[in-house]
Amino acid sequence: MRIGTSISTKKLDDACINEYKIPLILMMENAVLSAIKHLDINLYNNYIVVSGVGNNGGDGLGIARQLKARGKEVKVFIVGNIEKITPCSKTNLEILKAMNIPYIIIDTKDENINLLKKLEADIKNSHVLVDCIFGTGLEREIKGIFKDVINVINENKNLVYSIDVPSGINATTGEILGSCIKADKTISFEFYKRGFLKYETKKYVGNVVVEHIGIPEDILKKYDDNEYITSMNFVKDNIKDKNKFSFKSDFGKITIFAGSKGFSGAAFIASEAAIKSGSGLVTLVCDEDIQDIISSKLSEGMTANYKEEDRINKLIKTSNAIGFGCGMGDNETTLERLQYVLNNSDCPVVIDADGLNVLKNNISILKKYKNRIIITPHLGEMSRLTGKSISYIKGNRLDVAKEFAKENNIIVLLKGYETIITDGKVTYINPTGNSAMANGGMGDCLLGMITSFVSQGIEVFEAVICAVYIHGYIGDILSKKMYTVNATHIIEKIPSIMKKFNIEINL
Ligand SMILES: NC(=O)C1=CN([C@@H]2O[C@H](COP(=O)(O)OP(=O)(O)OC[C@H]3O[C@@H](n4cnc5c(N)ncnc54)[C@H](OP(=O)(O)O)[C@@H]3O)[C@@H](O)[C@H]2O)[C@H](O)CC1
Ligand SMILES: [K+]
Repeated sequence: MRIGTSISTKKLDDACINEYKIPLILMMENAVLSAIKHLDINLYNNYIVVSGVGNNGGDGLGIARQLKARGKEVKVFIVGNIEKITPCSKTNLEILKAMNIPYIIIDTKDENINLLKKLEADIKNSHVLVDCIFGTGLEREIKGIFKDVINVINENKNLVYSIDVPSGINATTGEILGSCIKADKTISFEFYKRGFLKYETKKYVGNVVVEHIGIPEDILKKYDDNEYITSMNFVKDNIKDKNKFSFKSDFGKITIFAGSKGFSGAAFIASEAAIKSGSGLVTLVCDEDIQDIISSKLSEGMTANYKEEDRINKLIKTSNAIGFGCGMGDNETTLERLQYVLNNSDCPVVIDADGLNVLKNNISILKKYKNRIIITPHLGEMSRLTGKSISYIKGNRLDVAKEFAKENNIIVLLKGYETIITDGKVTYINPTGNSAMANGGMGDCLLGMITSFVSQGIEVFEAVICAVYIHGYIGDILSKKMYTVNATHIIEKIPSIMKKFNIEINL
């Protein structure tokens, strides 16, 4: 699923009109019919549509007509300076008039207390309010009557469905412009809006559905921002096809550097996750004093300790992928080990936890190994790496991750609600995963899965995207029946869920 901004929406509109001669009113009607599908007309009878005077408002007027045509009770409020109504909205308004659908104009010029009271009363007697005040055209602070209307809706709401965006959000940045509708559902057109990715907008957008409105695919491709939400089909396609042509001898040999005294669990989890994800040969390199404990648990994996220099050297040189960092300690030795691994290997290296901590004052290391490094920071680690505050990163996750990836020629996986995976040019947002998974060991499990997927002959970027998706997908399934989902629960399920994804692992 594509992610887009107000700018992309405008570009698409212009291209449809100018290059394909598709009139805007036609796209508006497509938008209207797409929205109708999600208004739960089988469940409810009384609707209120609150429109602005832009094209988002025009969508609303069309929706009111289509609801009426389906036998629903509909009341329409139009808020704004009616003299400024856009041509397509005007066309829809003329049809409403002809169909005798009641509408009330809450004009910016008038004294509107009574009309606000009327709106409040009508909301109380309705089932669903359809919010079409502002869409992608909103970029400045909301004041006056618009703010009053939004407050009346939020204070008296039963069910609110927002069209394209909840009125009050800047679709591009996610900024709340003074006041904003709190939607139960947002029916968005063509793109998942970039602004919805901001944490602060979650309480306004409700459930988001994205609907196509008939924009030709080549126009979509031409103005693509290269930002997507990962879909299940993406995962199925990428994993299945690549593995058909892989050979047992070629793929799946990995080395994981993890663990230290008191942190043997991290090493075990990362290695076990890699084994269960299908790597043919997994060797864990760890401190000697925890090697025996882990060996006894890791029945399908091998272990080595740092004294076995020749063996480690050989492992690094012959691995298809290396995972590095979980539970190793934030110290000089870890930094030296990371540099040794990077200097002596030529495969992808996935770096997490202490591997990232030791990089914070040594960022220049990343640039030396073009297109070979994948980092998997959470917000705190990203803050230490970039020197930017957590709150800044939270508000600008996509841009921070993209810039850092581009600058250092690496893949960045920024963890969190809707994890971001980017190589700086193309970006995927992961839709799976949930708060039941927020506990120790989950990151180690993800490192093991990513390292394993990367080792199996899938393109590196795609492998990371698929691993993150499946990791969260398993968590989503388990969380339906479990209050807390731990890494060991995820690991147990990896083989059966991968089977479900039709993955052919020829190892
Ligand atoms: N390709 C598509 O996806 C299509 C989407 N459609 C729908 O169209 C809207 C975008 O419509 P647009 O007319 O560009 O913009 P809006 O309707 O969102 O808003 C413009 C009106 O709002 C006024 N405005 C803006 N900011 C404020 C504010 N802070 N306070 C008060 N009024 C404001 C603006 O007034 P101006 O004074 O700035 O002119 C306009 O009156 C998109 O979201 C979809 O819903 C089409 O249906 C089809 C194609
Ligand atoms: K809206």
